[in-house]
Amino acid sequence: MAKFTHGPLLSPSDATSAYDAGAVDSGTCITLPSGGSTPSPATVPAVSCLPSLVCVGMAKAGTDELRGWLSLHPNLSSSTDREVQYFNHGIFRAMPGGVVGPVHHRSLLEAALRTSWSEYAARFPVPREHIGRVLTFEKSPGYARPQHNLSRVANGIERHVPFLMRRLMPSVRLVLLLRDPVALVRSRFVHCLRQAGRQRRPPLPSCGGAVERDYESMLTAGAGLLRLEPGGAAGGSPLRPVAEFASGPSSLLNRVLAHAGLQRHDWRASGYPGPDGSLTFHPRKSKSVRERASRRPLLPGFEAATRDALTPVLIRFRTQHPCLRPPWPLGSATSAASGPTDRADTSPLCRARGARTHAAPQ
Ligand SMILES: Nc1ncnc2c1ncn2[C@@H]1O[C@H](COP(=O)(O)OS(=O)(=O)O)[C@@H](OP(=O)(O)O)[C@H]1O
Repeated sequence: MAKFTHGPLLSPSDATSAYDAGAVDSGTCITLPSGGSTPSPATVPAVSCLPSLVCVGMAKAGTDELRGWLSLHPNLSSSTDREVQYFNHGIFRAMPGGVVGPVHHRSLLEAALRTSWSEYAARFPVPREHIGRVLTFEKSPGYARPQHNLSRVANGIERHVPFLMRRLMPSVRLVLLLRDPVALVRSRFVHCLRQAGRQRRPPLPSCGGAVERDYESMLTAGAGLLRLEPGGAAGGSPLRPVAEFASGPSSLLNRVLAHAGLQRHDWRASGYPGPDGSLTFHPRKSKSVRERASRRPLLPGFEAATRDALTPVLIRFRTQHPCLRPPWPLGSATSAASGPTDRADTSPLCRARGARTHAAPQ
């Protein structure tokens, strides 16, 4: 069932008591003063509603593309920011005096959540007449990424993201996009180099370091987050949806919709046809057409070496999630020996889960 935005509308003074009463969840709406912090009788309060769908990563797996596409859907309303980053950054700013160093006490974070959740909700404005007809969403790949920059962010805050999300929005539906690790590693490497060029930080050599650990930690954190979905802990929720944009946006997007409880959508009618007949959500912004056509292929030597380095990670992934169709090839040194891990598990349990995951929306 889709968790649409809904009333009754809370007023800002009700925010904390509603939180204490367990009356806050995905779709909960709150009125907030529009146009500044000093409400006047003439100010019509804007309504903001907590998200029902959150894409938690992986970074560089096409999360922006997903956001662009979903924004075209008539029943979906995106956050105002490209990435909200509340559970791993914003909430930290709400902590009294700030915290530097490891966050040992979850209670501090929960206290900040209790008093600042309406600031998070404020990132999802919804016109009053759309309440009940739309659900809000955001994407923040940082939710599934361990923080490396420890200077301004509470060290270890990412460990608490699943608890905080579940506490605020028990019904939230999560999406973890995955991408072939080799392509993803290159994308992150290029991104890191660009940042290094701009900020002289992180130091250039660190861009190439710890790629396997980096990839695996995003995977593990992402899988950990998905377990907090309703039924996730008991049912051992599989990762979903698992697909790459490169395989065509329509089926991926419809799986995301099904997961959010929405009906299948005719994306062709919403998107723009690209020059080669493929679809894009925006002729200039979408990467479905523009960048894919211009992206240079990976150098074979780089691809082989990176895939070999990441193969142990992939094997662990397949062992931990046997119901998933293994999406990527293993390194040449190990693929022959990998045997059954190369095939998706077709046991009744996995088939049942697959049916639930890929069921056509009503
Ligand atoms: N449709 C489609 N097909 C294939 N690849 C695609 C698609 N859309 C986005 N991308 C690629 O995804 C990379 C950007 O991912 P993100 O938007 O998640 O990046 S970010 O984490 O928000 O910075 C970035 O990868 P690189 O170009 O390799 O850097 C995009 O090109």
